[in-house]
Amino acid sequence: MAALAPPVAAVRVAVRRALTGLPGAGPVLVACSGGADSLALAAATAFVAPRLGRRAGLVTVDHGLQPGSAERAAMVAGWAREQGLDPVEAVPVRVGGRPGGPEAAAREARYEALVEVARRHHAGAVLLGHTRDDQAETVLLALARGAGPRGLAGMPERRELAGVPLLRPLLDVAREDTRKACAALGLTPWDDPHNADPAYARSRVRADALPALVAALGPGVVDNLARTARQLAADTAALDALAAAALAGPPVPLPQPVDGSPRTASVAGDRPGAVRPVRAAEGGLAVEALAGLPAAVRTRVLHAWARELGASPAALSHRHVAALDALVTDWHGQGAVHLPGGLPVVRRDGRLTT
Ligand SMILES: Nc1ncnc2c1ncn2[C@@H]1O[C@H](COP(=O)(O)OP(=O)(O)OP(=O)(O)O)[C@@H](O)[C@H]1O
Repeated sequence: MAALAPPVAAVRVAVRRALTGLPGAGPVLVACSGGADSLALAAATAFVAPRLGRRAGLVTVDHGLQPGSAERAAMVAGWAREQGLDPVEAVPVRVGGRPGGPEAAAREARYEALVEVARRHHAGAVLLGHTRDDQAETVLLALARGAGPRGLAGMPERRELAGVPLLRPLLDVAREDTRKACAALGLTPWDDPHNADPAYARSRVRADALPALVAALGPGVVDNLARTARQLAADTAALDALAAAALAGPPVPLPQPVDGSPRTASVAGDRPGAVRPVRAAEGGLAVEALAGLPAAVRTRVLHAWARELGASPAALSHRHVAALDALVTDWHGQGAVHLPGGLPVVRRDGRLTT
């Protein structure tokens, strides 16, 4: 028997890791464009899932943006059925008439379709083919636009969209290995011309910026960027959990001056590692409790609270959060902070409130 090519093994190991212990009994669905990454992912899933007692299927979305896209989607679906994947769906979507650029519109339409198919089949997860190189590109783009730790944490290995778990099993696998895996398996991937189109910042990072960094700093750069993302994802999750705990705590009474010194607004902040609750009994957030939090936790509390008030996450920028923070830490009687959507937040009687 011929030895298993190492890239094929690497992709299978990554898929096995992602599927082991996955809750639920429904099938896993590979989101497959026909490109090398998601084709290698689909082949590996077709092999691994049944051995773990899981059904595996495939969804390919036809954005209808290029001539021949329907035929390509049909080919991907036909190949998937030959691999024993089931269910298999080729889903045409309408990209036009959505807000934002064509790339964002296509992505939105694609995720809508993936979620719809996954829900209809009670799927345990949708698997996406992003690789370590995609992650490194994401981190570099985030760094360049000053995105902060959340952006530098890159794409998560797992997230939920409308109740559907989205998994990225290949974030530790090099793109080169997905190509090699396809070659070793005799698969011919489709090359999306958009990926090489210099009109897109990601394409320029892929073609120019990342290779220049590798040339200047060595081949470890891609792996290092992806590792930085993992570390920041862990830190960010811990800080988010502290912020959530502060918001989940019992409402606190506002402080009354005792002997001229304000007493603490906290009722549960004295255990090591515990965060002080920040909700004011009168509504809104208690300024003094907020001021007692480390800045990294406080800004997350303010971000989460602003979202709770209805600010859209896409429109909520670090400037809004900094302005809310200034109501706490740099108070000089300034006026309302207007959140996206126009909602004003003011500081009044020791509280941030609407
Ligand atoms: N036409 C498609 N049909 C099904 N799945 C797709 C399609 N295009 C992309 N995908 C899935 O999305 C993954 C990432 O693809 P790509 O990098 O082109 O998308 P992206 O727009 O960067 O995605 P994201 O919004 O998740 O960053 C692919 O590996 C595949 O799993």
